[in-house]
Order: sequence, then C-alpha cells, then structure tokens
Amino acid sequence: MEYVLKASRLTKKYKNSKALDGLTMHVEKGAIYGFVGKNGAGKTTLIRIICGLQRPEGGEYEVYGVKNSDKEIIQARRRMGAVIETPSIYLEMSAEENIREQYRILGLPSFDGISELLELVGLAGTGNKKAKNFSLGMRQRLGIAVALAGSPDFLVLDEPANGLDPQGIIEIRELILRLNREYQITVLISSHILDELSRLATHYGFIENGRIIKEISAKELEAVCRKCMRAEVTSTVVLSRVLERLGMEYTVVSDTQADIYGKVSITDLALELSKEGCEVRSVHERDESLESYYVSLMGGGRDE
Ligand SMILES: Nc1ncnc2c1ncn2[C@@H]1O[C@H](COP(=O)(O)OP(=O)(O)OP(=O)(O)O)[C@@H](O)[C@H]1O
Repeated sequence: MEYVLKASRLTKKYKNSKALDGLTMHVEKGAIYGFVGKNGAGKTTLIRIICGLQRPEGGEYEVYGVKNSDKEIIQARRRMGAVIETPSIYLEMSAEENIREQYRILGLPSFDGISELLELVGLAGTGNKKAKNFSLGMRQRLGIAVALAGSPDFLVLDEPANGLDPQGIIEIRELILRLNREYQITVLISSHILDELSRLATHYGFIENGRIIKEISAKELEAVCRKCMRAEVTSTVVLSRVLERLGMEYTVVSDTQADIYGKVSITDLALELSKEGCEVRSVHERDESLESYYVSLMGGGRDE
C-alpha cells in the first residue's frame, strides 16, 4: 500500500488543551479521504501541521514517505496544495491575476497552464472581475485553483463546503471528483457535512479529541452498514445479554430497539431470546447512513 500521508502519535498542545493527542492516520495514494470530526476535534491543527505551518510537539508524519524531520520534507510538501480555513486569495485581483501571483510566489518558469486551470475550476469567463465581487463558491474554487498552481498530486481542503449554497456545494463536489478521477490527485478533505462527504469519500478517518478513533474505507463502511439489522424486542436488556453471549456487535437504540452488525441468524437469535422470555417483535435490514454510523461511533467516545 502506498501512502501519501502517514501520521503517527502526533501531539500538539495549546496552553493546557491538547489539540492533538497521539493522532495516527493513513491517507492512501489515490484516495479521497474524508476527515470527519466535531468542531474543535483537531482537524485544522493536523492540516496546519502537515502543511508545515505548525510543529507537532510529539510523534511524526511522512509525506510521500519523507519524514517531517528530514530536510527533503520541503520538496515533498511542494507536491501538496492546500486551502486552509479561508482561501488565500487577493480580493482586489481577478482570478487570473491571483493565479499569476501564485505562479510568481512558487517561482514557476512560465505562466503556462493558467487558462486551463481557470477552465478546470469553472472561472474561465470571469475576465477582469475582482475576487471581492465573486460568490463564496467562486472564491472557494479560486482558492482551489491557487492551491493547484504548482501541479500538486495531493490536495488538502479544510471544510471546503462551509457556508456554500447547494449549487456551490455541487460545483465543489464535481471539481474534487474530477481532480481525483481525471488527474489522479489524492484529496484530504475535512468536513462535518457528512451527507456531502458520503458522496465523495473513498476513505474516512473519524477524529475525536485529537485522536483518530476509526479509519475505514467507504467499501468497508458500506459492508458494515448493509449488514446492520434493526431488531425490535420486548427487552433490550435481555437482547444485549444474548448478543454479548453470541459475540455480536450491536448498538442499543431504545428500551425495545437495537441495531445488530454483522451476519445474524434470526432463528438462532429468536430461540436464544425466547429461552429468557424475550419476544422478537420485528427484525428488518437497515441501510445505515454515514450519519448514524458516525453517531454510534462518537456515542461511545469521551466528551471532555
Ligand atoms: N491558536 C490556538 N490557540 C489556542 N487554542 C487553539 C488554537 N487553535 C486551536 N485551538 C484549540 O485546539 C483544539 C483543536 O482545534 P482545531 O481548530 O484543530 O479543531 P477543528 O477540528 O479544526 O475544529 P473546527 O471544525 O471548529 O475548525 C480546539 O479545542 C481549539 O479551541
């Protein structure tokens, strides 16, 4: 497996609060990695660290196999483009001028490729219009174009859909998918808009209190979700006891309902439950969404 980013036991403190608390994560080459977590979980801190804007206090990370302690990390980071928090654009400049400025900053030998870049992000027709007169979605796309100026093969986007209207969200989604599929760009995208991420991500990393509590591929997630059964019984106390005995993974939803993960024989389950005087009222397959998976994952977490 080839990884674009590997982080291991990263720690970062601000005064007394731990923003990263032993974070370990793996972004596979070619992935669209959905980096999911509540506000304050540590997403931006991780992104700032891998972009070289902050130093971790402990742990290490690798970009394209180059450790953060190696001198070559600077070259490895040139393969990354990032939009962190708000896009870094000059509001008094047009889209083209913004990209030209970035070419200058990067010391690129020519201005080749600027019109293609504008075309790619859907800003080709904006002419002399200044970025301050752009919609939020256009600014976000311009930010992505600026991040793409050095032809990176790893793009890092911090909450790119934040504040966008539905049309803006669709445009960003289509752009990200295109960059990934047509240009083979690996994408790390932080978001708490789960529904939106589920249309994009090939992998997920769930972060809570500065730690990744689960990494899972979209395929694995689909399999887990498909196998979820919602059982309605007379007592989930008894059901939990039986499921524990059978070694099944489950989440209690209410006094009478629970979700059971993995393969389950309804006959065996009903038989075991009836021995303890518990009746099965109904069992049906549930198409668990990313959101309910997230809630069940975070439900067991600490909230300090
Ligand atoms: N410059 C700073 N000084 C002090 N504390 C900070 C600073 N930056 C972040 N923090 C704290 O570190 C923790 C992690 O913040 P971070 O911005 O990385 O989270 P996040 O997951 O990106 O959240 P959000 O989605 O709100 O941006 C939070 O508790 C935050 O308050």
